[in-house]
Amino acid sequence: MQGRLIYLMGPSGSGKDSLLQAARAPLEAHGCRFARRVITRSAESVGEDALGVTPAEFERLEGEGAFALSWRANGLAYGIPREIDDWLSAGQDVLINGSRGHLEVARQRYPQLLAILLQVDEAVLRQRLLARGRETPEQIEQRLARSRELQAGVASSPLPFMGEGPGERADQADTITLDNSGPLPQTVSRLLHLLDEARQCA
Ligand SMILES: Nc1ncnc2c1ncn2[C@@H]1O[C@H](COP(=O)(O)OP(=O)(O)OP(=O)(O)O)[C@@H](O)[C@H]1O
Ligand SMILES: O=P(O)(O)OC[C@H]1O[C@H](OP(=O)(O)O)[C@H](O)[C@@H]1O
Repeated sequence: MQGRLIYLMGPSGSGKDSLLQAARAPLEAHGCRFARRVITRSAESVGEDALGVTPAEFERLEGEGAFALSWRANGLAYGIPREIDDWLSAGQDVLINGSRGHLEVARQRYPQLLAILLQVDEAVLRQRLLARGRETPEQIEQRLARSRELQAGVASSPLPFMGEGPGERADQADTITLDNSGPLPQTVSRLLHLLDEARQCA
């Protein structure tokens, strides 16, 4: 049986990378795989363990079909390596750090995709982004503006309601909202719980 793609998305600074890191060991213990992204960002920059490439290298890789999914946002290009298709074909579930702006394309390619939207209040987001210090204050404001625009799009999507559990809300078919305004360990246990309920990585 084909594995399922679990597509974690949310505003810059909402904690996608922190959550993926913290949940990695327990989920891998249940057979879940994690994709390492390719990003046109220098390898030294703070954050996830991504492969940093130049824009020219990215274009070449993309042209060669090296990516299962790729998108542009925040002045950068992002790629998810094609090897995730081998993992999915082998029946393994795969977690990726996705983009809200690319969700519909990803859904077309992976109709069974489970989307998880991580959310945090804007004031907390700004604080976390400033404290992380990876972007300039101007870039941070641009990221917050992008989040407001994309949030308006997600909120107006007329898809059916699924149900809710503590700290999570299903806004549309196969999109679950997970709040990360509180302590990270709480969000980790909610993620594990909801994946267990959805019978992913179980
Ligand atoms: N629950 C939390 N409580 C306090 N701080 C948190 C929490 N979750 C994440 N953070 C902090 O917030 C900052 C942003 O988190 P992180 O880099 O994981 O976000 P992200 O969604 O991956 O952002 P981006 O999309 O820009 O890479 C980090 O400095 C991280 O340590
Ligand atoms: O705004 P949207 O489309 O959701 O996401 C755009 C991209 O920005 C963030 O990356 P990072 O902050 O550069 O690590 C996300 O991880 C995503 O890949």
